[in-house]
Amino acid sequence: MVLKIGLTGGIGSGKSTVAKVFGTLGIPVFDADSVAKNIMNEDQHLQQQIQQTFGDGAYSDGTLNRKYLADLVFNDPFKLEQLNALVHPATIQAAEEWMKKQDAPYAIKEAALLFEAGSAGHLDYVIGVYAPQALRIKRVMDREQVGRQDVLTRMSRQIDEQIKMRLCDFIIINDEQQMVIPQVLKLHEKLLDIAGKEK
Ligand SMILES: CC(C)(COP(=O)(O)OP(=O)(O)OC[C@H]1O[C@@H](n2cnc3c(N)ncnc32)[C@H](O)[C@@H]1O)[C@@H](O)C(=O)NCCC(=O)NCCS
Ligand SMILES: Nc1ncnc2c1ncn2[C@@H]1O[C@H](COP(=O)(O)OP(=O)(O)OP(=O)(O)O)[C@@H](O)[C@H]1O
Repeated sequence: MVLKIGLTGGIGSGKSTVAKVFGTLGIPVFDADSVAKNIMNEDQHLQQQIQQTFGDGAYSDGTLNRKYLADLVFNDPFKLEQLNALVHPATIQAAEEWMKKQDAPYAIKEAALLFEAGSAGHLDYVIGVYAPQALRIKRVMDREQVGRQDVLTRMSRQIDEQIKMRLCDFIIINDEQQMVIPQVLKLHEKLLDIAGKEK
């Protein structure tokens, strides 16, 4: 069976950027944020549940209204829990099924909320991507044209970054001081080695 690796980090840490580097090395990557959105757009039953819980405005013309939903859930912890309870089980199951189909020494599940959603237990090792908070805020503000307060609110719904990193087996520092590609290459060699020994 494929060695299952998690890749996590708080908002703006650079998970997707790091995941792309692993992708260029031929490692399959499951992008949980995107899959969660696909499921929310395509699963009719889930769509109904989301509309019943958050109102018809959650979808426009059958497509998830991300801004509407983000404004609701990130400003109300109870609503966020309701959304997580609807979306996370299906996303975790999709990742499990995807992992079973992978034919590579190891495969990566990239997800912001591995620990928060309780899915880290399904994985063999977890890589954390670390960047200082000020840089993470700046990156997200530049990428999405959102305000600082919106980023801080979203951050406050995730576990503290220092604690998250302590829960990880490996850390990649993405602080724009240390080079990322050599760190990924080194870890790639290590994971190939572990995968070889576990066969
Ligand atoms: C509310 C939604 C529609 C907003 O969409 P939007 O395009 O603005 O954000 P996107 O999904 O790309 O997430 C960007 C970042 O926000 C943070 N974030 C997203 N969902 C959550 C959450 N449930 N709790 C805490 N932080 C979150 C993560 O750092 C994530 O990487 C969307 O985030 C969502 O459906 N979230 C619930 C499902 C979920 O938990 N997805 C993420 C991992 S499976
Ligand atoms: N080392 C880097 N140098 C310059 N820009 C970077 C670096 N790493 C990430 N970025 C930029 O910062 C932004 C956030 O990175 P990325 O989307 O990879 O983070 P993420 O952790 O996946 O974020 P989110 O949790 O919000 O989805 C992107 O615009 C990306 O291009």
